[in-house]
Amino acid sequence: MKVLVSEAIAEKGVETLLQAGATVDVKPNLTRQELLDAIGDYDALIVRSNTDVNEELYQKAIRLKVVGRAGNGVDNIDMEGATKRGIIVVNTPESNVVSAAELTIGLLLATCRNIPQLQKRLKEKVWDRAGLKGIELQGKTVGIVGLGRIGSLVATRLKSFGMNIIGYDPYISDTRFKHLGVEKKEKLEDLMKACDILTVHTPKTEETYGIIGKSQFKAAKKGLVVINCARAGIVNEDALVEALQNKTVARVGIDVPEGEPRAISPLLDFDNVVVTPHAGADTKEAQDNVGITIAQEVISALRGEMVPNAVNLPTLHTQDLEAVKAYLKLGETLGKLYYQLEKEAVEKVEILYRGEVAALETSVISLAILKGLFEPILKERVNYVNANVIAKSRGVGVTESKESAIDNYLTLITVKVVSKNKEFTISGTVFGKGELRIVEINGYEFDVNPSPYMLIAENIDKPGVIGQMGTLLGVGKVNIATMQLGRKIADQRAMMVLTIDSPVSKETLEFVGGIEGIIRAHYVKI
Ligand SMILES: NC(=O)c1ccc[n+]([C@@H]2O[C@H](COP(=O)([O-])OP(=O)(O)OC[C@H]3O[C@@H](n4cnc5c(N)ncnc54)[C@H](O)[C@@H]3O)[C@@H](O)[C@H]2O)c1
Ligand SMILES: O=C(O)CC[C@@H](O)C(=O)O
Repeated sequence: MKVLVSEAIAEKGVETLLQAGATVDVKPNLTRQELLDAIGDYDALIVRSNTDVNEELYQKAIRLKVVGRAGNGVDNIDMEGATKRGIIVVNTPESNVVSAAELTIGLLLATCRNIPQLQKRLKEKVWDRAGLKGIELQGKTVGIVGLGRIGSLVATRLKSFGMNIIGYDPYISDTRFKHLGVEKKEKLEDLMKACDILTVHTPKTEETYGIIGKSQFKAAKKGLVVINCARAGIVNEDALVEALQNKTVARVGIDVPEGEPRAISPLLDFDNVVVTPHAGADTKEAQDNVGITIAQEVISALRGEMVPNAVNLPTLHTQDLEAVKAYLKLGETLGKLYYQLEKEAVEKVEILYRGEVAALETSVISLAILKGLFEPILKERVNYVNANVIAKSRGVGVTESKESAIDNYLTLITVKVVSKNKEFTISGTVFGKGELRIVEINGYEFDVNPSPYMLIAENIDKPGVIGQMGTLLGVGKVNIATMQLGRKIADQRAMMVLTIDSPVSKETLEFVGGIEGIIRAHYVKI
């Protein structure tokens, strides 16, 4: 596991990577060209907000499996390019939110009380407060755009200042607004008209880029205070400069000027603008949190495990991940059997979740099934990230259904693989502390604990077949660990599933296949 850390992360994060056995190169001062020249050697890249992870980089990154964003915003990462290549993008969305919220409050106080300007005079040995009168927060109305993790932390903190809090976030429920004690504004314009202070906390998306621009400032009260501790461009910088010039905006606190990491913003020329160089997450606590979390996630992803904060995968919280872990293994096992038993191209995969599993986040289990399905036949890397993309590109339709009630089992997954001429079914369950069982293949019933090597054979249900199978495997020096027989008595057919201690040679498989009464025999690897 070779990991390149292209922007500084906490030492604790690097230690976590090393302890897990990774080779780590921390190279925060590479030029873009040096990064492009080096990236081909690495399995994982850890970045913060200043490395553009884009097509140009992916084309050189022939070994890259994971991009770790040590932080929250992933606007510097081309997600589509990563997903189609099966590169997992992980971030640490929770690890620095308190620090970002606290800097928001810091910038607000700094700009409302002119703290940096007053300090500057004093450090120049001038005792003079003239022209730098501040404003109080108490009684003022703050408008929060984006009431997610950081926006809501800001709201609860500003309440203690005695402020009136209003918010605009069309994607947050009324109940959540109520719970936070924030008055909901249905229209951004209404929020702009009502607030004395505006603070933005949305991600940077096509929809939010420039969401605060000329027309929003036109609607605003004169003397507005503007804080942006989210991303450059959410508040359009040209419009902000104009609003500062025409005095619509009286004070600005900004952590994310356009053009970072270069210190060339026109905002720097205004005395009533307080600026920090994207320092929202720069606290000891946040960086330790971020560093350790990203290191753990990158390692898990490199080991092929499901990761809670994978950005290009369904969202899974740590406790949900624990609940689905055994099912991921089961799903992958069920998926892996199809192409080892059948040769017909898949047209459709129908997945049925019944019983306890139906209540879980099954979309990730479906990904595990597809991963297992395609892995044995494809040279390209198949993982949770690109399994769906691969299914689509091969014209394989995937459906998922759920039933809460079930007979005989507490929990059951059935995968039906439909090809042009046949339907193949396989079912499995999980019991106890993650014990997996295959309980059905094509209507034959079993209770098989899957093992790395198996032999699966369909035969005429008549005396002597099993005996010969045992003898020939013995001759081939293959030790049988367990054997199960599923029968269709009316059809005089049976299916044997043997778990064995070692691989089966081609020759032995041929002998076994030649036993009178054996219809087909397959060596299967899990
Ligand atoms: N300055 C820093 O160092 C720093 C640190 C951490 C995060 N951030 C940035 O802070 C921002 C917020 O982070 P978060 O963790 O709270 O994100 P979040 O995803 O928890 O919350 C974002 C909120 O914005 C809302 N939203 C999305 N589109 C919207 C729109 N068009 N109008 C109104 N609301 C909209 C979403 O519904 C969501 O509630 C992000 O841009 C993130 O990158 C900055
Ligand atoms: O310090 C950083 O890496 C950026 C922090 C922040 O903007 C984030 O998105 O997490």
